[in-house]
Amino acid sequence: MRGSKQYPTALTIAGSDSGGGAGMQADIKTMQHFFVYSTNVVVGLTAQNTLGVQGVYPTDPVAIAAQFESVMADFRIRAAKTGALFDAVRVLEVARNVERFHMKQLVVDPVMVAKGGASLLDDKGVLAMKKELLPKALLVTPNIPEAELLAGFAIRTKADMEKAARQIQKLGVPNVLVKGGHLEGEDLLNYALLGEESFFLTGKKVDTIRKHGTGDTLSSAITAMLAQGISLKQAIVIANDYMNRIIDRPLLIGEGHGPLNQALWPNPNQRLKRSGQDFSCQLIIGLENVAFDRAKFFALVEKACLAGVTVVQYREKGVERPDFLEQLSVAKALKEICRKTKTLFFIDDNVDLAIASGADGVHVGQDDTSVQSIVRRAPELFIGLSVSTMEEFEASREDMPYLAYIGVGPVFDTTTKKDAKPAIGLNGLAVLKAAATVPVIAIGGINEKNAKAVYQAGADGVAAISSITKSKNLVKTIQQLSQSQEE
Ligand SMILES: Cc1ncc(COP(=O)(O)OP(=O)(O)O)c(N)n1
Ligand SMILES: Cc1ncsc1CCOP(=O)(O)O
Ligand SMILES: [Mg+2]
Repeated sequence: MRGSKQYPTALTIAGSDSGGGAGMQADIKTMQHFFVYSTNVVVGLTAQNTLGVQGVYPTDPVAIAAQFESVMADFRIRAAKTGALFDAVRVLEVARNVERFHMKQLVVDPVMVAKGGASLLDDKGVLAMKKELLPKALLVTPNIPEAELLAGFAIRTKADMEKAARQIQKLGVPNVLVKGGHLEGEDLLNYALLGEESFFLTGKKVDTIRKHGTGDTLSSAITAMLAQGISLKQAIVIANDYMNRIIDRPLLIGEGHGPLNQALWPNPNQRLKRSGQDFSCQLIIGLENVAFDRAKFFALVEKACLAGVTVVQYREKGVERPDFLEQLSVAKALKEICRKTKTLFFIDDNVDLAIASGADGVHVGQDDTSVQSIVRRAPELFIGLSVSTMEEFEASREDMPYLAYIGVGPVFDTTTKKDAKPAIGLNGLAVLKAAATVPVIAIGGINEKNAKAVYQAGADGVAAISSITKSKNLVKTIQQLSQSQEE
């Protein structure tokens, strides 16, 4: 019982696809993939395969209500989503239960037509959805034909998508994600209208019919992340990125509209790449460290990579730090530089950003996201953990097998980190090195002059902000910070 209350749990209210590619089956696979437990209210059965829908069998409303009752009596549902609801009777029954159980985080995927053309919501069902269900939802995720029906006009352009989203918002749903996959053109654009804020997201257009269950997968990924406590905006950005990664690598199953492979990313096998990685010379940097001068920022990072830093860690602190989307675009650009120069790329603190940007790893402090929850959510990420004292080391002992390294410090006084703990000195570093079973990366006030002593105290590597960002001779500084200089 306790476990069910703690593990993030969501509910999918949808139709079953006997072919396993779309509907509730896609929802369950996606949620599982995002480490969210999925409960289910089956609103109807479809006899279906990749070639089409051979039969539709809506569930008795009494059975729908009974399933809600059972689920809500036992589980703490943090977010829910709807899929195929078939007709007005089922839409109204679902809306009644959503109201009854005060479901606030509801994502409505207004499924109307299956990939092969079969109707999954009749006309009265559309009306009932507009009137009774959408006003109770947090987000609705129509594709173009669905958005046209909800908004009441044809959509041909980006401007039409924006207009349609605003029109749909007037139905009482505060957030709208219009999926642009059905529009003509080389690029696929999705449009998010979140309250007053809006933005386009780029999708990947693929020329294949093997993408059955795309809408279910996207809306389930968003729902799963809401259940994890992630904000709606971040959930949408990450889910969009997830779709772009899996959309062109479907499972080769069936003769027709084949299914996606929801389990494709993240790929746990990447963990195997861990052995032999070099975490030893780390540049930690954010825009604030270069007075928000972007040109300088990217030039410095590239030069540092070419000069021999082995890890770049993107770290934004302070009140002026950019919002998530801007950090994401900076992170993606940094990742490109790192790929080009064969440098590892880490993100400080923000696991969502690390996942969305495709970083190699994330560095967390003692009070940040726990190591275990990162392992559950993003098993492909390398993890670095800050350790300042033996007490912190003892408290983190069980996490050690999951870590790429520990960041130990501050070794010396530093003014760069406002909330830094007291300096532990070279002795403190040596004590922690003696206990450590993973590489020790020293941090805090490390520069060209003291690096040698830091290595002599046992450090396997160093991480630095100011001595690199303020260096007058970057190549020389990095040479002096690198252990190879000692050998
Ligand atoms: C390599 C490395 N070591 C330590 C830190 C500090 O991380 P944290 O304790 O989470 O403090 P903030 O960086 O969030 O201020 C680090 N980032 N990298
Ligand atoms: C992020 C961090 N964590 C411990 S000390 C520190 C700041 C390191 O900056 P600098 O290298 O300029 O002392
Ligand atoms: Mg931190």
